Amino acid sequence: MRLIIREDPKAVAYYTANYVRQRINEFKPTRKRPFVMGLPTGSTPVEVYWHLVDFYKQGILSFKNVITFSMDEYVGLPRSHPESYCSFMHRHLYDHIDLKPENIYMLDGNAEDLAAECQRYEECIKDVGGIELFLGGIGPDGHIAFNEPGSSLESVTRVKTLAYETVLANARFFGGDVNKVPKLALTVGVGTVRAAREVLLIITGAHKAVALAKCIEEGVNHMWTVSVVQLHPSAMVVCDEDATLELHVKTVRYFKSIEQVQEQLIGRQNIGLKGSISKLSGANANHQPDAPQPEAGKQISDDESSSDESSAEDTKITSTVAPPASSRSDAHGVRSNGALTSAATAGNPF
Ligand SMILES: N[C@@H]1[C@@H](O)[C@H](O)[C@@H](COP(=O)(O)O)O[C@@H]1O
Repeated sequence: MRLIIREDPKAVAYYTANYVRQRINEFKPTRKRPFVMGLPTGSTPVEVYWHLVDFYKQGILSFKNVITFSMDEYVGLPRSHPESYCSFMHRHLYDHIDLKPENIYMLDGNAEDLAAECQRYEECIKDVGGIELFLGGIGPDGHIAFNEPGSSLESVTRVKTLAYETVLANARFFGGDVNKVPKLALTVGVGTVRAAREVLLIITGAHKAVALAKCIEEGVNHMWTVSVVQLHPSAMVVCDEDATLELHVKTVRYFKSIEQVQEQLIGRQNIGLKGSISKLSGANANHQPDAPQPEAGKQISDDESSSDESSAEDTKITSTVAPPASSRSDAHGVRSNGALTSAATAGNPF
């Protein structure tokens, strides 16, 4: 498992968004070989989504051949309700990018037969070849998606009763009224997340420090379902300093040292590329060191007339001037002033 520690939630969001961008672009998705993602809700990923939207608007990321699966959905909440996870995903991401409607998969919390709906979802995931990258957040009780403490680590998509702690935590989205929070949800299982080829979790805030410590330093345990990432061959947690408060100092130092060693290695490899990299970053007003360097400045233009089989050929390097991100805030209280603050160093993964 990799643990990437950044100063604050903004830097975590920026790192994560750049990582996602890099993964999608390196995958070179096509219609027949799409990039399949699992995506979370919650306040933590909101700023990641804003960055992804900005990347799309800058022309350096396309979702044309991306398929998405939402992690979960409340039962009984109308899809049009502002706090349904369907509304959330449209508001923060789907309505602003070139993702095709037929490539958006969501659980229907109003389905007549909820068990059949969950089974359908698992089959849809299999039909598209499984999930390439599962992006996730966690609750303060260490739940991943809505896999509350005690969930089977082999579980697949199903109906779950929300833990009282989760109802309390999510009441902030329902005017602080716990009675308005649905008590049931449909959620992908712990096993569904494990089956993804890569898992990336974002964990921020002191209120999640105990969960992060359980996840990193203690054993795999169904009471902290996030700990299952220990069993995953390709898992990464991106957290902020506050979330590390319950970790041992030596744990934090060790994971930071991994990044430092890697930066030194990359630094050496990049010596020959330095001229072209600085040229690219100079042309991109929003360029930040956390961005995957070789891609900076590329603008992807979508050429529908060319073969869908080779998005590498579809990709044209054109203008490189990036418009500044606009200033935004939302109901979840997350604010972006457009200056894409990032961590001080590049974080190309091992
Ligand atoms: N079902 C979602 C989870 O998928 C999410 O990880 C969690 C964290 O929310 P936040 O990021 O707001 O802390 O919220 C809900 O419980």
